[in-house]
Amino acid sequence: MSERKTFFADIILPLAVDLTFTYRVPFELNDTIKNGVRVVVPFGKSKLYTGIVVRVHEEIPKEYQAKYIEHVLDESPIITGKQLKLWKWISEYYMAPIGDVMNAALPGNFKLASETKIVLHPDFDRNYDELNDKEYLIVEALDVQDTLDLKEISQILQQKSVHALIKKLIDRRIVMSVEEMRYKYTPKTATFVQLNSQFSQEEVLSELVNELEQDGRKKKQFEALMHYLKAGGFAQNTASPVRRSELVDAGASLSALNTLEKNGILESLRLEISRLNSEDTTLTETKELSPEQTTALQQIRENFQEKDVCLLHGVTGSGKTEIYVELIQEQLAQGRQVLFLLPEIALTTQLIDRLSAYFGDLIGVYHSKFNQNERVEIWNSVLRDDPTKFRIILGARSSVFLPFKSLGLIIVDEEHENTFKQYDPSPRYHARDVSIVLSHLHGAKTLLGTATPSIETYFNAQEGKYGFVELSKRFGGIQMPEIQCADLKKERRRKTMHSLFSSFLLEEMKTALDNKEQIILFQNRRGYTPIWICEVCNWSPKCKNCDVSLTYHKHSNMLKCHYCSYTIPPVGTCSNCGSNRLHMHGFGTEKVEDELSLLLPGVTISRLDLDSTRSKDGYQKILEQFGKKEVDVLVGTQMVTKGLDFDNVSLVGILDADMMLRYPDFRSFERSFQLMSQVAGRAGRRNKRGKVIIQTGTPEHWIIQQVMHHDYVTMYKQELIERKNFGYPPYTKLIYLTLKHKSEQQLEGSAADLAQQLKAVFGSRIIGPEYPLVRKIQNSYIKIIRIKMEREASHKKIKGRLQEIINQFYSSPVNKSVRISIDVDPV
Ligand SMILES: Nc1ncnc2c1ncn2[C@@H]1O[C@H](COP(=O)(O)OP(=O)(O)OP(=O)(O)O)[C@@H](O)[C@H]1O
Ligand SMILES: [Zn+2]
Repeated sequence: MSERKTFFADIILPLAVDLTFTYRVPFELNDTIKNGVRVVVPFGKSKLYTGIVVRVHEEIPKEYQAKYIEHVLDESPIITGKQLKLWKWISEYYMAPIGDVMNAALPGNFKLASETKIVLHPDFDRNYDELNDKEYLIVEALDVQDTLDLKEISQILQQKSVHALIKKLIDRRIVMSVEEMRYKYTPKTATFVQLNSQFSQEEVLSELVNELEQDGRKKKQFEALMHYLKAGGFAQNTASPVRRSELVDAGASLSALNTLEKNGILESLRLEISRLNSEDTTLTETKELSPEQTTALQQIRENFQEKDVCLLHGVTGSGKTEIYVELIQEQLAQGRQVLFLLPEIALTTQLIDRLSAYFGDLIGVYHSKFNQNERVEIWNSVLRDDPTKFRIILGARSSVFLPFKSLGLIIVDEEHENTFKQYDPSPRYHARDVSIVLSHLHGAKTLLGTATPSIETYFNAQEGKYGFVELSKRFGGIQMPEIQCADLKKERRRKTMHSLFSSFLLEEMKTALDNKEQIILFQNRRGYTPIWICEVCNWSPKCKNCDVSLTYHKHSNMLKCHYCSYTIPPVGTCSNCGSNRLHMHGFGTEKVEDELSLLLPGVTISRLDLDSTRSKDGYQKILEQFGKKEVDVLVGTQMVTKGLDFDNVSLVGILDADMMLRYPDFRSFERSFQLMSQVAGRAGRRNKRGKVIIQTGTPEHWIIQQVMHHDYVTMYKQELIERKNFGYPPYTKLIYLTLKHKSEQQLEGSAADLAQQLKAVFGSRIIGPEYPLVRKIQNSYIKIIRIKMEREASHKKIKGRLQEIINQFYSSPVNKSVRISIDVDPV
């Protein structure tokens, strides 16, 4: 036997510290310990954590006595060396503790901690025979107590570490973590029909069949029933449920099916179907590209010969998706994996359906609201580089953390969307930018696609850092929508406004409705009216925890805070001057919906915003109904601007352009242009040119003019001048430090202190501290210090110094209770 060596392992723990921790490897684990496996380790007096091994070595830690690793959870690594490199890059670039990065990267089920709460899995069928004694004890306890945390379980079993045991139960779907339950997976269901049990006896059934067959008027019903009996396997003496749509596809008449149901011969029921079941998605052929699309595809390929990143700037409705499809196919043919990043999974079901129709089971949809087991399943397939499944991952930002093995291409669709940036918690990463690094690690390519590029991306393309390809025409020769302004100042003067609607917009809406065409209305604000203001002194009711005015929600007849949900009934008199002349100021989507139903009675209206979609499957149902033309007008917040592709929308109304333009941020013009152009792009996508009406008091505003003329380039050039003059990205890089504290006084002192230390080193690169627009949230005061770094400066060095100064700041006891969050490249 060889000499017994003593090994140590450096481990990342799920803690907000930028350190790895060294533990001693017990001899019996010498052969199983490897980089990238999960281990369970003790921490502090009584805690146990799951961590990831990142280095195995023989160096005895000098400062402390290393504790022993308790367990190794995996036989082979669950994360790869490339992932670890990416984690380190994210940690350094975004100044985030490596433990935070690990937390963001791993699916919940991978991270059992002492506080993790466990419940019985709903799938567990209480087959106690499959349990050993310890497992039985846990299950029994959960039957009585509903939830247990790992500490309680270890008391029940009188055993210190229970991680390995729980992991096995999770894998076998006997228990699950509460975190998983919170995002309970809602299975996809479909309508099935089955034979009423009355007819299950052969004699009864054949009598029925004869009767239908002989009555000439019931021919359709007879056929429909035969279709069912065939598909339901009646010849084999079963009559199992059959999907209704399957029968219709096979030729059964829909109305005959309805009649059979009405007469109690068939009954309908909803059953669960698999989301990724190839049986229910018949794959469709890809479309033949137009000459413009073919050219663009060719140019992208050429760009990729020399460059790793390429921007595809294609106007709305130009058919970018079909180009993506071609590129994906090329990668699949070469046996490589593809990552397709989307800004928001919930709002992009249309795109997911389109891609699923082409690629079926090869697609895996990955996002944080999914069931944890499903996430783990995708994770493991990607890690195995499974050639039959999940070759293409469609995902929101967190899918950049998957353990790709042979990544060939990343497509970032709608690259300008700021939902790609994670704001809270740390790491505050931008998935588009992380993608570029991830591709680089794999020798892969990144395609950024959008109709309205972010200024930074367009700048990089202009500078030649990225390749650049344009699609300037819509697919199928459809013209870009015609955009006009409704001049609110004029209409108000002439008294032709109908509450929130100009006569111009209202007339156009009536015409569209007469033509049986659909309408999308965009108002970038939810709720009924943002504020309730005193006409005399401008006072408005404020949240008691946050420094914001309360928003009126008509549905509940309450004033509510959007930051902390503090709620009070509406007030009748001003508490400042006592007047009772309180009125509503500004308006949200709920109010638009209400006013419209008064102005156009009989029109069906649906609302798409955070409030209306909170319910399960809310957004999906709303979009489905709109797609089926069951709804005439869709009113929404920026949710309606994102990639919707409906063929019958002829009119888009933008209700309040000025509000967006007035927002005090250096990006507000860029963003207004993007939002307006994107929502305008939903009009007239297939058959006929669409129309867009922008309601504004300043039709001459250059941003509005540029939107009207579909003139991205002029907007870009003008913005660039502003950015240069005022030192904003892309000419500088920004870091925002947000300081929070319950005491205003303490915060002011500490912030001033930090700013002073920063200024001593960085001089005029430091701006602030300043209060943000909302200076108090949930009883904490907030101050921001901004750091501007010139493009040419060494950002790495600056970040290093900055971290030192922050550490020094914290070494002073008075500052200990101040929280600082660091946001690199804020959006
Ligand atoms: N080659 C093609 N053959 C047939 N139809 C096509 C083709 N290319 C695109 N289309 C159709 O044109 C419409 C617009 O295409 P698509 O949705 O891909 O545009 P897009 O560039 O992604 O637009 P947006 O940026 O507005 O989302 C879609 O309905 C699509 O099915
Ligand atoms: Zn509040």
